[in-house]
Amino acid sequence: MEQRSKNKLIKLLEKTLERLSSIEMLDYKTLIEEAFGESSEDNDADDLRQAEGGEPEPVFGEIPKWEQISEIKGLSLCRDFLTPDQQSTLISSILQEGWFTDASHNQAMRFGDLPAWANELSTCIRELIEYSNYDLESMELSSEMDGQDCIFPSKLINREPLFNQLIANSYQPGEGICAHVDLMRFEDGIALISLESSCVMHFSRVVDEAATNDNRIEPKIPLYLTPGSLLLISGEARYHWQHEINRKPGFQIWDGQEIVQKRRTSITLRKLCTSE
Ligand SMILES: O=C(O)CCC(=O)C(=O)O
Ligand SMILES: [Fe+2]
Repeated sequence: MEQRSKNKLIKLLEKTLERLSSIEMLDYKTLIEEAFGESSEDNDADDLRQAEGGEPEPVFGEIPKWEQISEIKGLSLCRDFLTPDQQSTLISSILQEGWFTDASHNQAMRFGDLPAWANELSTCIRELIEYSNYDLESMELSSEMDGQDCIFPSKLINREPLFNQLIANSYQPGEGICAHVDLMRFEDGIALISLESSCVMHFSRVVDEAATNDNRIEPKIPLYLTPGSLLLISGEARYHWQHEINRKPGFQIWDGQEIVQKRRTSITLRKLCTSE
């Protein structure tokens, strides 16, 4: 690595550690492991690599990979947000709430004070966003990453709390959610965590029928949501696109194959608008 980049990286790490230690957190990876359990990956691998004189791993563990959807601005997907062990821990925490013990209940909402596991999840999301949005060149939170939009509007990251409303959905095979734009009483910047079954979420642009004579139906954009993934929805994707999950036969096709459906659990985190 070039010396200039090394210095910048060291500065970034110092700054980040300073900020994190002030809130008693070590790093995104440690934090997420504390909240949702140890990753089952081989943790000795880093020590071994260093002992062999190789480059140490970055302090945050694996650099999270984000996918952005070229047709829709404001959608960012991190597939490896939670490891399988962390997903199981999160599922247990959700089940312990007792929301879904009665088969007729498939949705729970909480406003204001969220359960501790949801606050931990929020903190992990904030840390991951801050880390991912950080621009190594300017040493500041950026609004663009490699020519792409940043994964979450920088101005929202520092709001307190980041999220104060939660929905937990438990969908049986065949059950999904109709096309909708999340209510305007919620601010911009929504996080969605998928657990258990994979599914295809479809996005369709909101058309103002009064303002257009164009009756062409635009194709829906499919997005494959895998267990443990984190989807961030903001800006255009939040306000100008509807999202839906149709789990009726024939709608859950990915790579030419119908997805085998199991129960799917999801967590939606949002912030209520403050009335002035
Ligand atoms: O279950 C999901 O992944 C989506 C949930 C959703 O769209 C919502 O809670 O508004
Ligand atoms: Fe939604």
